[in-house]
Order: sequence, then C-alpha cells, then structure tokens
Amino acid sequence: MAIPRFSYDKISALESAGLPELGFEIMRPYTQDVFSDTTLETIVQEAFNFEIPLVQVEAGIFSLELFHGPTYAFKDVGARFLARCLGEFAKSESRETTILVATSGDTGGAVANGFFNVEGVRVVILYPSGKVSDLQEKQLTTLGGNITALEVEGDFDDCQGLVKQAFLDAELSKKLNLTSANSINIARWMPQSIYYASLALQEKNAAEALIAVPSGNYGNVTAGMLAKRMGFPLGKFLVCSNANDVVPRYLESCEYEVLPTVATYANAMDVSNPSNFPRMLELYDHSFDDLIQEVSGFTLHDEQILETIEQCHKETGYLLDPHGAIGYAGLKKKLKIDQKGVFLETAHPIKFRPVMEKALRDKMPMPGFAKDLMLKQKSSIKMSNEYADFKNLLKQTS
Ligand SMILES: Cc1ncc(COP(=O)(O)O)c(C=O)c1O
Ligand SMILES: N[C@@H](CCOP(=O)(O)O)C(=O)O
Repeated sequence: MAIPRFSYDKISALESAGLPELGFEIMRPYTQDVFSDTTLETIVQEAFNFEIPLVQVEAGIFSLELFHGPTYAFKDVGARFLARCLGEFAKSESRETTILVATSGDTGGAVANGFFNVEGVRVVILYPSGKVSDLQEKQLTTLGGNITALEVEGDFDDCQGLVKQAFLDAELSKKLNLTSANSINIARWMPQSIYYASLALQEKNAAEALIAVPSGNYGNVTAGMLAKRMGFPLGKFLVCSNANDVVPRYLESCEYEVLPTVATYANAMDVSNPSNFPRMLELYDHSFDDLIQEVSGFTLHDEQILETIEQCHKETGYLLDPHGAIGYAGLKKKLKIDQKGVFLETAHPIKFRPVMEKALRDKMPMPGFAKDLMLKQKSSIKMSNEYADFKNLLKQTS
C-alpha cells in the first residue's frame, strides 16, 4: 500500500490531540481493513497511556522524552501497540503464536512487559550475554510465565541473525506459528511514527529543526522518516551513533561496510548491521543524493559520552542517558546559528546506572521501581550462537 498523506488541514485539526487520538488517526489508514474503529480506539487508549513531553534543556535545544512508559524506554510505544494487535488476532487463532525477538537491551524488556500474560502468545527473547545493562537484563528475565529469555554467547547481530534464520526455516515455521516483535514487524515499527507527529504538533518550528536520533537498528529514525512522508512538518534528521557507526560512515562515503560490533556505554545501540538500513534507502527511493539532502550522521565514542553526560548535567541540570547523550552532543556540534534542535531521549538514565555514576563521578539514587526490579530473580537459558542449538531449544520448549 502507498504511504497515506495527511493534508495541512487534517494535521492542523490534530493540534490539541492527545497521544491516543493521534495514534488512532495515524494507524487507522494502515489497520482499517483488519480492525473496526472501536477496536482500534481501545488498542490506542490502552497502549499509549503515558506522556511524551518535549522538554527544553537549554536555549535552542529540546529533549523529546520517550522514557515515561512502563519499561522506561521508547520501545514501549511500538511494543504495547503490537501486543494489543496480536492479542486481538489470538482471540480467533486456534494455534499459539510464538514471538521471536532479538534485543540489545530495550526492545526485550518492552516486549516482555507488553506481552506478559497475553493469552495464546509465547515470547522468546534472545539477548547477548553480558552486553545489556543489569536493569535491562532484569526486565527481560524476571517475568516468567509466557516469557522465555535466551542468553546468547555472542552479540546483538548474532541474536538478530538467529531470529531471521528461524523465519526462513520452513520446518520451524510450520511447527510454530512464528512472528517478530522487532522493528522488522511493521506493526511494531509504524506506531513509532506517532511520537514524531506529536513532536511536529508540539513544536511550531519542527520543520526547520534538526532532529537528532540516537540510532542502532534504525527503526526509530525510519519511523520519523515515515511520519515526514505522511505530511507531518519535520526538519532534517541527524542519525547519531556510537562506535558502531556503519550508517554515519555510509552517509559520508556511500560505502556500506559492516565491521565487527564493538561494546560501548550506549549498549542498546551496539548494532553493526542495522535491519532498517534497507528501509531507509527505500524511503528515499534508493537515491543517495536525496538521502544526504535530508539525513546526516554523527558518531560519539565512549569517553565523549561520559564527558557529554557530565557537562550537560553541570551546565543545565539535565540528566542525559548514554544514548540521548549522543543525540545531544550531535546537536551541539551540528546546529546552525539560531537553528532549533530536538534530540530523542530514548531511555531513562537509571537503566544505565554504572555508566551514569562513572560520568557524574557520584552515586545515583535508585528510584523505587528500579530497586524492586533489581531484587527479582533472573531466569534465563544459556545458549551458543549456533542456529542448530537455537532450533533445538525452540522445538524442545514449544
Ligand atoms: C535507549 C536506546 N536508544 C537508542 C536505540 C536505537 O534505536 P533504533 O534501534 O531504533 O535505532 C535503542 C535501541 O532500541 C535504545 O534502546
Ligand atoms: N536497540 C534495540 C535493538 C532492536 O531493535 P528493534 O527496533 O529492531 O527491535 C534493542 O534495544 O533491543
């Protein structure tokens, strides 16, 4: 289907819409063949029941705070929408659905939370052992019930590779009713365009602003590109990466060279071959020239992540998480005089407490929710990064 385009009048009429109403209008063109308006209304009311405020950090720089959902990261938006869609489908399915999801930190927690106890759905989360934060790990591994966590000897790209291979495996697909909760599933990815629409409505000059998006698997920024294609007035995108900077390098050179994944302080962005790179090219009709008119790149390494967190906190009082810090630093470097900038603050800093304490050279108090979570018992199954092991485990546990 073609991307629906909202008129200026339609967008103006949404000016005072809350997140659920905005979600309804944006998702309706894509879902109207499968859900009645009443069903979609219930889904968006339940899914988008938290705020996404735009907060001023300093003169000309704003933070779109995406961490006010139940798992304290932006992944709640898509995961909660998808969970309710699949919950609807499961009502008329005779077979159990198995969701496979690879995570570098935040998708897994959001999906576990969104799908916990959803009837007819089993979730299998693959995460790289030792490469997610303690709090992220607890979010993935402590629910039990219909959620299973596989702790993989490898990196996120290994996890994502295993999941993709399973989808191509005819025997497994026949045996298990497989689906994905990563951004390759458009019902997980598309709702992420809602907060970009919300940004366009909250900030009058969003069309001229530079929008800095901390990026790893590139679902986030491509959802922004989708919102822009739907007609929402949004400025140019700055894709902000840690040392795993395959896309910023591509934007400089037109060469896509995948290098081994490097572990960084912004661990959720430790992705060396992002799933959404082809989607990004497709959204610009595979024209490199068109792409670089609208999108530029920025890379920040670990030491500068720490410096940015410390400096921003000292100068403005605002606490950046290690991912948001890369977006903020990108704006500081790339904003033109008098240009506004918005960075996406993609997770709550407490999810990365050891990094924050290193940066701030001080203890960070733990909010109650984090204390409670850290007391819970982890339960995971250790696994190699070999496909045969993964397949066996899936068959055994189904
Ligand atoms: C906190 C945080 N920031 C940024 C990203 C990168 O987002 P994306 O993978 O959509 O590019 C992630 C990964 O989901 C994340 O968890
Ligand atoms: N950074 C992500 C990686 C998976 O991205 P997705 O958008 O494809 O789910 C994470 O936190 O797991």
